[in-house]
Amino acid sequence: MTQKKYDLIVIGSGPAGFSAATRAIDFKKSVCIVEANHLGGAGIMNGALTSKAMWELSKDFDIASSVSRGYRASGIIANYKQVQKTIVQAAKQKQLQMLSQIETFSEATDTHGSLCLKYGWARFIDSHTIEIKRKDGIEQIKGDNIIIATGSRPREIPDIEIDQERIIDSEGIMNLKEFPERMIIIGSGIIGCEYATIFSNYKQTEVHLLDRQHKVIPYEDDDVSEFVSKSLENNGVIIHHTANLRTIRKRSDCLEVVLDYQDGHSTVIEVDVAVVAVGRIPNLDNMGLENVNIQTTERGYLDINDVCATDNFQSCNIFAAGDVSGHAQLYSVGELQGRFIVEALYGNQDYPLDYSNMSTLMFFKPEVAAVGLNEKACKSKGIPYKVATYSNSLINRAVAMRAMDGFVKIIVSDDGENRILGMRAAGPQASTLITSIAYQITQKNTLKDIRKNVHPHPSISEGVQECLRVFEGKSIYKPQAFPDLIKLKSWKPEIQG
Ligand SMILES: Cc1cc2nc3c(=O)[nH]c(=O)nc-3n(C[C@H](O)[C@H](O)[C@H](O)COP(=O)(O)OP(=O)(O)OC[C@H]3O[C@@H](n4cnc5c(N)ncnc54)[C@H](O)[C@@H]3O)c2cc1C
Ligand SMILES: NC(=O)c1ccc[n+]([C@@H]2O[C@H](COP(=O)([O-])OP(=O)(O)OC[C@H]3O[C@@H](n4cnc5c(N)ncnc54)[C@H](O)[C@@H]3O)[C@@H](O)[C@H]2O)c1
Repeated sequence: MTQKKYDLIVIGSGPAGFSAATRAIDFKKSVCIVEANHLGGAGIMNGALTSKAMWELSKDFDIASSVSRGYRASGIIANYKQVQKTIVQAAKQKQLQMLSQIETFSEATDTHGSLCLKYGWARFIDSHTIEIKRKDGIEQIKGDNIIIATGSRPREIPDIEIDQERIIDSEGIMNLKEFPERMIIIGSGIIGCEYATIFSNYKQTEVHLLDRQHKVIPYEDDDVSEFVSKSLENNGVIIHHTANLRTIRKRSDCLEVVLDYQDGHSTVIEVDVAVVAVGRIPNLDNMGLENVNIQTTERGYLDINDVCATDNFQSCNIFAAGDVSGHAQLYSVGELQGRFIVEALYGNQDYPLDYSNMSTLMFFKPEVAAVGLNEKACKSKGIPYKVATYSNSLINRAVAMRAMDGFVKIIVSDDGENRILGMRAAGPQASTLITSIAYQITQKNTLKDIRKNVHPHPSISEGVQECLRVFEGKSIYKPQAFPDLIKLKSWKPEIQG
């Protein structure tokens, strides 16, 4: 069997794999991407792009059907098939852009390297050989370096069979034939809360959300969780706090869901569709990792070091990026790692990988964004901090938009330096706002460094400016006058003694 040889083989065409592959052509390398399923991975299909397309469409529908904005649209209906068609168009458009780039670089030239895409299941034969299995046969290719960017898939709940028709996970959303009349979402993390927002925005579905911990998005601070819970409930979502799923019984005309609550009582509800969203697990099965002696961590992720290598950088040729790496499962983290590996291999990588400024955007109603440390993280690390919260109700642009639900919450160190440690923002444009503070975190800036920044008026970003001014007692509106809308507090670890 002849084996074509590449400088770099990338397994998986999601954000991690594709970004690594495209960065490698900048270094004139020959790259082969192997993809088992959808081009673009969960970054495009059944994931980030499709869910965001659906969120945007549902938001438009929600606004169009609202009655508080000086107009009233009549006869407005949403058709699931049409919504799906638009989402598929969005995904296809991105895939065609990816393919166009791959085709453009199919031949190497003097100025750049080459890209080749092979469909099939990749498996290690040895540390330089990959077997690609397809329905029509098997091929082997060789690579000097190999990046594992195989992503993740939905975690299952024991004894609950996902049929992708009535009991689905995020991969089954596109299989639905119509808006279900009743739906339960199991798991109140980001995916659960995003789909609860989307389906409640369309107002065609009675949405139940199972929250086993009394806290949606449980890794965030209590005030953020409570804000999201309240927003979901205001949008019509029925949240079952402290409920555990006992079983789902399939009846001919419905699903019977049995919920056990922490206080000992149980409830049975009827729904048409159940969506399981209880986290994601890495895609590492049947990849021949045993043939290259690669270890996984206790949680099942690849054991990589601070340059994403599976062993000592000098002697290692196998790297990992994206959801398989055990870091935050975010599009931008995959891209950061994929590009970093390639720059470390072929360029002059002179800065370490830094995850501290990675923002998470949560597509709820309103949107929520997070970057850096929150109060919980500061407390667990024993970092003294001050935290200021400033409500969007006081921001003219939000008032003008008639969209005052939301806030800016900033954390700075309480060590005399006032270093910017993190921000949480909720409200319109929160996803755009967050990058300004992410930048301050990257620069390790303090309140003093950013005091001179002036934010334009009228902008939602004035909330950031005012929130920062609260720390120094300089905000235009004062906490004394608006104690519910402007807050400042501090925390220090207790001194043991
Ligand atoms: C519903 C949903 C919404 C999301 N929304 C957001 C969001 O708004 N923002 C955000 O930052 N993140 C979001 N994410 C997370 C984001 O999609 C992932 O973090 C990101 O896609 C991970 O990229 P990756 O390249 O590591 O893996 P993936 O995107 O999962 O791609 C991995 C690819 O590898 C392929 N593969 C697996 N095994 C093999 C093999 N053996 N051989 C060949 N190919 C293989 C897979 O088919 C897949 O195409 C969302 C995820 C989901 C599920
Ligand atoms: N906008 C975004 O950035 C975005 C959007 C979607 C997904 N993602 C990524 O995808 C990943 C996966 O999302 P996710 O929401 O599936 O996971 P998650 O880890 O965010 O949330 C999982 C939730 O399920 C709950 N849970 C776990 N087991 C359960 C059980 N047996 N019964 C009931 N509840 C249970 C957990 O308590 C948690 O609340 C996230 O980590 C996130 O990084 C990001």
